[in-house]
Amino acid sequence: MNNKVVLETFQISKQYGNTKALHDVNLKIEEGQIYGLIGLNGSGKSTFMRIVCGLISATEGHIELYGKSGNADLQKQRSRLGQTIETPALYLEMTAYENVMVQMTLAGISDKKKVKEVLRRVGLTDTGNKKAKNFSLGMKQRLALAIALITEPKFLILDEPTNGLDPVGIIETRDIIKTLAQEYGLTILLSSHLLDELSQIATHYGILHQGKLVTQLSGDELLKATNQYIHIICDDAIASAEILNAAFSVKCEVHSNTELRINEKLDRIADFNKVLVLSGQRIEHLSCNQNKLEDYFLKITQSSKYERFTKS
Ligand SMILES: Nc1ncnc2c1ncn2[C@@H]1O[C@H](COP(=O)(O)OP(=O)(O)OP(=O)(O)O)[C@@H](O)[C@H]1O
Repeated sequence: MNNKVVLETFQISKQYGNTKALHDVNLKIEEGQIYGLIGLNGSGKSTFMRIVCGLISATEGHIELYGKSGNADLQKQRSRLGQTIETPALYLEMTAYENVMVQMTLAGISDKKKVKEVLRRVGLTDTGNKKAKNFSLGMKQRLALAIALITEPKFLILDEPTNGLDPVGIIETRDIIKTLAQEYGLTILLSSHLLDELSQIATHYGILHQGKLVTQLSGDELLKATNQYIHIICDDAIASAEILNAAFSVKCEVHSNTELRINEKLDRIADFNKVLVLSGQRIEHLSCNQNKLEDYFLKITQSSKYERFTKS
């Protein structure tokens, strides 16, 4: 299936004085993807996102948004884009509702229903009279996201959306991002310096290292490259494989009478467990071998041969 290309960049480079922040970045994002841009601090993630949003310009190269390039067309396409890189400052003495209302009025939109709708999408419906100054960091970030959703963007750009959040905030933010992609059909580009963190939400990945896009890969390719799998030991591996295949359409590798592995849908591990138990299987062991992500990231970024992945 050929999905629509939302963003494609061609040999994007950015020079800040003596610092070359980006080198010839060729990156492609298709409709419906949650594209995780991963890189260490200073690898160029924010610079790349700012160029896409039109907040700064590239020194060399060009970008296409929804197949359009050239300044005038790009600016038009950017109306489909929402971002939390440069959001308006929150009014700390106001509630979530009032903050969204003010920004909506400034954007020339008058629709009370929509205020409630964007707050619902980011899980801020129940904050009542609480002022923004009393919000947690996660709530403030979600409020900024609600404001970004006012114009009903089709493509969202989020710079390190889970950075600095506590574990509950991280899970809430992840769920909101997944829902925006899955239920509302948004394409999302987000960044992180932790591959493990990104792997909880992203469907596709781009690894940026010292301003170069070292590699791009899909979630399945990442699973293969890092040899991640769910490991199950149970009474009857063949019966369990059949149960899981029927319930989730997953392919299981049966390794012995009692042992099987699953190389896909790792985020469904709890559901696999539930269905097997409800089907009468006795599970002796169930684990997810997921600890190789950061090793993979280090291997890729530290390899002196990483240039082979880039187009010169
Ligand atoms: N306005 C600027 N002027 C000069 N150098 C800059 C500017 N913005 C970024 N840089 C430099 O460009 C490089 C890439 O920075 P960038 O902020 O894009 O990386 P990043 O991956 O987003 O890092 P972080 O996660 O720390 O934000 C760094 O060396 C940074 O110091």
